[in-house]
Amino acid sequence: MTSMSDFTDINQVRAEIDRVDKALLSLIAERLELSKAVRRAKSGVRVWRPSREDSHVRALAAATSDTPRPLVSRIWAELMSASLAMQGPMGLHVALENDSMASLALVRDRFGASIPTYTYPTASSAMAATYADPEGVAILPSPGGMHSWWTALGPGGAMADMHILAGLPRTGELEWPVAVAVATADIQPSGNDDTLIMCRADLRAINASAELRAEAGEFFLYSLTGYLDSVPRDVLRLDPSAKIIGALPRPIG
Ligand SMILES: C=C(O[C@@H]1C=C(C(=O)O)C=C[C@H]1O)C(=O)O
Repeated sequence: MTSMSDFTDINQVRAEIDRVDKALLSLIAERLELSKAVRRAKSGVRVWRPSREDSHVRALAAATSDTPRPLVSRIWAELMSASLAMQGPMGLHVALENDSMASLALVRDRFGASIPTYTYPTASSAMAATYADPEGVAILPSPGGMHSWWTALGPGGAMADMHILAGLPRTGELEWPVAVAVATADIQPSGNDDTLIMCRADLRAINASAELRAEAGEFFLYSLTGYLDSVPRDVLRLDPSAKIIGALPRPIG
C-alpha cells in the first residue's frame, strides 16, 4: 500500500484517489451483479437475511484495524441496501419515537437509503403494515418501559410468526439496543447472539445469563447469552408456554 507521506504534490494525491475510486466503483458493480445471482439462487426464500448481514459485517470489522467499525457498518449497510432493493420489493415500516430525526438516522445507518421507508406514529400501526407486506420489516423501539408491542409475538399473540431479528445501532457498546427490527422471517444465528425468550416465570433463578429486558402484564422478556434454537427444558418446566420470540446479534464493539 502507498502511504500518504509518499506524495508531496496534491495533484499526485488526487490522481491516486481517482485510481482508488475507479477500482471501488468496478468492485461495487461486481458486487451488485453477484447479488442478482443470489436472488436467483434464493427463489422462494425471504430476501432479507439479517443474520447473514450481521455475521458478514462482524467479520469485515474484525478483518480491519485501519477502518473504524461504525464506518464499515455504514458502508456495508448502503451496499446491502442497494443489493436488497435489486432483489425484491422490501419495505421498512418505522415507528417514530419522540426524536424522529434520531430514529431515521438510526435506520439509515443500519439499512442504507435504497429501501423504501414508511413512518408510523405507533408501534402497532408499523407492525400492522409490516404484517401486510410480504417483504416488510418493522423498526420498533426496543422492548422495555412503555414499549409492550412484543407481547403480540408471544404464544397466542396476534403476530406470533413475527420475530425480533436485529438490533439498532449495529455497532457500539450498548447492552440493549435503541430499536429492533421485526419481521416474519425465521430466526437464525449470526454467530454471536442473544436469544429472546418471552415467558411468565423468573428465569434469573435458573440461568445466570438471563437479563430481564421488559415486562407487560404477566409476561416477561428475557435475553439469554448465546443462540438457542429451542426453549431449554428447565425453562419449559417453569413455564410450558415459554417462547423464543427473537435473537439479537451482539453489537459489533
Ligand atoms: C445477498 C444476499 O441478500 C441480502 C443482501 C446481502 C448483501 O448484500 O450482502 C446480505 C444478506 C441479505 O440480506 C444474501 O442473502 O447473501
